[in-house]
Amino acid sequence: MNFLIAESFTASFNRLSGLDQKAVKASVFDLQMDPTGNGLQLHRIDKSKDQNFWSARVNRDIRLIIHKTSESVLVAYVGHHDDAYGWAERRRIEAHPRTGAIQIVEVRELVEESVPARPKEKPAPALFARLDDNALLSIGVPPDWLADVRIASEEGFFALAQHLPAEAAEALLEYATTGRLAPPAPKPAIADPFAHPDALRRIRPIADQQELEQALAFPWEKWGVFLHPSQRALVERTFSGPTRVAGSAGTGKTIVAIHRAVKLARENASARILLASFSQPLADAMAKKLLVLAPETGGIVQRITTASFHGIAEQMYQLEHGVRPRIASETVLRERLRTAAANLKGFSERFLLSEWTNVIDAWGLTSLDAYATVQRMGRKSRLGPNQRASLWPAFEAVREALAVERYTTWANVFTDLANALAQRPLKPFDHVVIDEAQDLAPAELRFFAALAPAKADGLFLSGDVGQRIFQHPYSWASLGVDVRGRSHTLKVCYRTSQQIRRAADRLLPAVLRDTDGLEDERRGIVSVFEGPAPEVKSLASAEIEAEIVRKTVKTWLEEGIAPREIGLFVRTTQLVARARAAIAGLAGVDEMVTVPMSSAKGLEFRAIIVMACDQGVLPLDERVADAADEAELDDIYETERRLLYVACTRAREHLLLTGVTPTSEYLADFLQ
Ligand SMILES: Nc1ncnc2c1ncn2[C@@H]1O[C@H](COP(=O)(O)OP(=O)(O)OP(=O)(O)O)[C@@H](O)[C@H]1O
Repeated sequence: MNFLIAESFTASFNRLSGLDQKAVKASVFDLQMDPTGNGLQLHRIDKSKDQNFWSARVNRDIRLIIHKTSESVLVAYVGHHDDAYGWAERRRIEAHPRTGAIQIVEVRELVEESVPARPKEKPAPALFARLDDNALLSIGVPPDWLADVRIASEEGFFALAQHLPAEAAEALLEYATTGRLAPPAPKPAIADPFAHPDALRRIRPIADQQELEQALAFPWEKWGVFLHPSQRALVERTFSGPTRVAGSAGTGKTIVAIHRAVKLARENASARILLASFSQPLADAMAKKLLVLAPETGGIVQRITTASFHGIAEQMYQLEHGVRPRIASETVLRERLRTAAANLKGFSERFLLSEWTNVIDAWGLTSLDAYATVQRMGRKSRLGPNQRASLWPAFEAVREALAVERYTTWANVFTDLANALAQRPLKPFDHVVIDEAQDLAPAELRFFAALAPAKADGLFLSGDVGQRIFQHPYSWASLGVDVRGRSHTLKVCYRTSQQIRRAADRLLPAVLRDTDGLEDERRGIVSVFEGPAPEVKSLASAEIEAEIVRKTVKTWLEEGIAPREIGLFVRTTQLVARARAAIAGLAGVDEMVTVPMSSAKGLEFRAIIVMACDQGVLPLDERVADAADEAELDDIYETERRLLYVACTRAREHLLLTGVTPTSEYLADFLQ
């Protein structure tokens, strides 16, 4: 007998009080032990057209709705008595006649009140008028909803979409935005309607008590149980070589990386896995999420090391050398460069630092020969052989000065470790999974490539080129990490409302191409929910801006948004004070997060204000002035734009951008 739980159950379970939840858990465990439901006072829901719906008594008030056939027991819903009965009376569970996937379908004739009435005259324009029944059925629209879909206009679509199975709603939304109808999900080899990928995203088989405990322990973390078929495919597949997962903000790249680490650990009881991300806070956040999938006691978590890029390198360096690396700060570098280049004419200090950081140090160049032939990736200002020859002694002198003082750089640390690892047949990890891979420096990529065994599923990288903030572009393939043919893009956005995501997407080109020629198509992304349109306010003074920010936050608080669900982002650390001042004294102000945009990665809020989007702040004047050449200037403009994209896409429901006139040029693109 299959035991399954549905997403509709998890969602309804989340709405109950803690006490009721406890009682429900006990009943669900009883049901799993004895699927006949003895002792749970089962009653058939007679008013439902689907005769397999039964209610089970949890306590005086709460009823569990289960769907029982001779092969399976599905826990479908839980709620207060009338609500639970009403839910079951309005639904049926069946395999879709075309796709074969099991669907929980709302009975069309019983949801008249919430769907816009079918108008007598056809409204214009109908979004899906060109799709015939055949096309609509192929994406999983239930037959009794075909007529509603056919006449849906843009206005009525979201109200309708709530009633449709998610796979159908997403495919329709993608069609509405791109004009393309997604091909249906491939049917599984076994003809089990529950095993269909579209069914698995909302209904999961639960193998044992431990799995049930996990599913009920973190019911609000839906991703722990219900993955999109495209996410699941990336979690479960075996890849013959290095693999990349791309996707715009909020499409679940981190979720896929975490699931994958757990899957690899489960598959092989002795495997050691590294799960690394850009910074320590991001690594910590992944460690917490790991626990949703794998209880610590299960022995899996101990075999998954979560770390930041620098953190894992520092540990390995200590193992190799017995000491921590002494990293030269930017101030030290500037000073050493100034001394070394004292007699060099015609090159600005800014240029020298940039050339050192992005070319000499980043690529670990140790000879003039290497410098003479290196491709200065992302730097268009040409440097002829004579110029390079005249620059080299200064860079060499910096290297020597640093060595004398026992200083090193992160790039050096990663390169040393990569070289040491390359010699070793046995690697410390069996699988390396990297998140935020778009911000890997060349030496870091080289290090992780050397750390991963050169075998199937050795190296898995997830990231979004559109969020590259800290790195110059370069070719991964030139460092031996060739993901061509093994690069996959996620297209369903789970974090950000359709309205906010659409506006944020306007900040970036529709197609991003990386240095290896891999294209990241950013059209056709679909958000799974909608919300209010984001707002942009260009204001006459900082005082007026502060007032608007304060009013907006107050309204959000009054709407019931918790203070910790509100974030304020600004471009620089100095501007944090401007944001804090605007909200000073509001209830719960200490729980609101006010940080520079560069710390936005990995955060997520219901409501966000991106404040002080002034001209001169975005892009930041100091950075623009710091550009060493025209190519670097282009890169600065782009990375500043991406910073704003990252900040905006941390918002789930509400987003407000404010600035003092004249405001940032990016705001015009956002509004377009
Ligand atoms: N299958 C899913 N079901 C429900 N929620 C999901 C699912 N996948 C992802 N999410 C949620 O969507 C949000 C974004 O996920 P995640 O952080 O993995 O995206 P990302 O692509 O890494 O985003 P970014 O590039 O912005 O860092 C998270 O709140 C996550 O819990």
